[in-house]
Amino acid sequence: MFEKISQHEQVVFCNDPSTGLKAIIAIHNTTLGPALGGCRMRPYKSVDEALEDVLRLSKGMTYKCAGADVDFGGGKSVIIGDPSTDSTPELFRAFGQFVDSLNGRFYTGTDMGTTPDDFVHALKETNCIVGVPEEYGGSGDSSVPTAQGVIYGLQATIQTLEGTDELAGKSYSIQGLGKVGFKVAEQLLAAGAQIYVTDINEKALKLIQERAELLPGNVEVVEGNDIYGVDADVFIPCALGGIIHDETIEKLKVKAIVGSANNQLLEDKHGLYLQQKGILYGPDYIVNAGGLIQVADELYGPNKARVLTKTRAIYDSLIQIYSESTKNSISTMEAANRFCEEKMAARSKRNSFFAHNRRPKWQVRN
Ligand SMILES: NC(=O)C1=CN([C@@H]2O[C@H](COP(=O)(O)OP(=O)(O)OC[C@H]3O[C@@H](n4cnc5c(N)ncnc54)[C@H](O)[C@@H]3O)[C@@H](O)[C@H]2O)C=CC1
Ligand SMILES: O=C(O)CCC(=O)C(=O)O
Repeated sequence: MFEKISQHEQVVFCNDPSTGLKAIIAIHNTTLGPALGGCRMRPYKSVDEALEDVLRLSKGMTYKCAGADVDFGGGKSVIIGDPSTDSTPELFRAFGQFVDSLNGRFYTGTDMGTTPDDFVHALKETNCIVGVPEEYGGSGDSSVPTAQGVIYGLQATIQTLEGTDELAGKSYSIQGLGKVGFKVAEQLLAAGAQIYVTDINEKALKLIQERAELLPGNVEVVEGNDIYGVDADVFIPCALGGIIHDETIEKLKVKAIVGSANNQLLEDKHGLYLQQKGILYGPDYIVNAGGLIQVADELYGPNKARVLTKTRAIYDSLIQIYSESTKNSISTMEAANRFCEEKMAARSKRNSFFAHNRRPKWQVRN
């Protein structure tokens, strides 16, 4: 076990038989501040699968926080369960108690399979919750800035490829029409783009077709894994991670990949394979930082305009990372890792006195 978690500071297994809660909280690195990261709920097939997911996701958060210039470290949590049948107020209150037991070392909110309302229940047990609805003092749904960040990422990518920020007149294949993917799809349709979409949720597919009837763009539904072979300009993964691997790279016909899904590359080497195939990859933890930027910004009280301005930095970061990748002949993922590690090294000097026992000065709740 210690070998598995060797890169992490702390991993907490949470068990509450009366509510059925089985959760894992992973704190990767708190050099820049207390750990921050959402909570994913999935019917994981095994505890090992859940552990592997939370370890990868929390490490990604350390890089995401450094890249987005927020004063938090990397953490994440997973709940083993089916969101459609196992999400109960009691389960989220029990989860909140475990979060509180970490005494400010870990802040959490929504991710795949959980909603802001779930965390209203957790909030009864701990102040270490972010992204609750505005009527509860939070900044609301973090998928709004995440989707906006994906749009900025698409513009930076098209700028790098073609010297224009124009999203119209291009085609996009989107995997996953959930909280983030649906909003990205709507914006692309509003820009008049051609989109190809897939989701395991029939309702989401029907809904986007209805939206397309009212917007200038066009939508075509694609079956499951056929999304990888679509002849579009950009592939936008907005569902699960680990989907870029030998087999899918073989099928891809796109010029670029830019999406919100965390940990899109199955292994680091796949970033290199994409580069060798001439596909420009927008590193996920740079592209999808909008939600993190919003929840971290709750420190100053909710303010949507400020969050959108900060989210715009994703555009500039990506342009810089693409340029460093070309200059140094390294993959964009390697360039993004260096970009974040340099920021972390510089800021860790400033934060070296951080005592880990003081909570940030949240103005939302105290
Ligand atoms: N919500 C946020 O603000 C952020 C989300 N992300 C990441 O973005 C991704 C999407 O997040 P959300 O939209 O919040 O999640 P969500 O749970 O609202 O949506 C995910 C969608 O993907 C679909 N899906 C699941 N498996 C699929 C498959 N095999 N093929 C096609 N569709 C499939 C689901 O039916 C659902 O519609 C996740 O990887 C998440 O970790 C990253 C940063 C922030
Ligand atoms: O949206 C959140 O609550 C925190 C950010 C996060 O977990 C993520 O960016 O994956």
